[in-house]
Amino acid sequence: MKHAFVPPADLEPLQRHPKAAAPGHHIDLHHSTCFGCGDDVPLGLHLKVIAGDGLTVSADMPVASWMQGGPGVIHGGVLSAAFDEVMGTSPLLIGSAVVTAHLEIDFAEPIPLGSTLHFDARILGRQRRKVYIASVAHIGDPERPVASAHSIFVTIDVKEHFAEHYDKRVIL
Ligand SMILES: CCCCCCCCCCCCCCCC(=O)SCCNC(=O)CCNC(=O)[C@H](O)C(C)(C)COP(=O)(O)OP(=O)(O)OC[C@H]1O[C@@H](n2cnc3c(N)ncnc32)[C@H](O)[C@@H]1OP(=O)(O)O
Repeated sequence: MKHAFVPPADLEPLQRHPKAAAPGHHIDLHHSTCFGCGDDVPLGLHLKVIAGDGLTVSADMPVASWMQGGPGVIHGGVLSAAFDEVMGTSPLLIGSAVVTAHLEIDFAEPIPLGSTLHFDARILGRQRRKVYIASVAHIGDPERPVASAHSIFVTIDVKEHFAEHYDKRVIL
């Protein structure tokens, strides 16, 4: 993949949290009306992120017709949202809640409607509150990624971070 993102060389390695979801298990939803993972939203990605070994996660996403951008292919923004969700969920493996600070995507091939995207993501390490994460997606051949992503997520205190907006949350 062609990309310019270079993580810092001095990233602090991270350990899996003792209470993290076991490999092969679904990482719990962060809330049921989230566009990325919520079960209760009629139109959402409904992603189920699965814990892998070490600091890895994975997810599958059928590319539905409502995700169309160019004719017959996925919209780049929908793909970006899926990467955001998969990568943003992974720090729960280290017991941290995060928000996206920086997200960059390389789109390598058009992704047809009707295909199933498989995402793999890996936490690379931490620098202070910044958690660096990389992800790739393929549609059948792991040796042939159709897109990849790099991101910086920043750890937050959930209550403090959402305090100002919590009253405006949507409950279905
Ligand atoms: C209700 C229940 C909820 C439960 C929750 C649990 C979550 C579990 C699952 C989540 C799954 C979600 C998956 C989707 C995730 C989203 O989509 S989150 C939504 C989109 N993102 C946002 O809304 C974030 C908006 N931005 C912000 O709120 C603030 O800018 C931030 C990111 C919190 C940082 O602000 P801050 O706390 O004041 O910290 P600050 O000192 O500015 O930055 C900290 C470090 O990050 C760096 N940094 C900040 N911004 C950037 C940037 N853009 N680029 C590079 N570095 C940056 C700073 O340089 C600094 O680095 P160092 O100085 O340590 O080197």
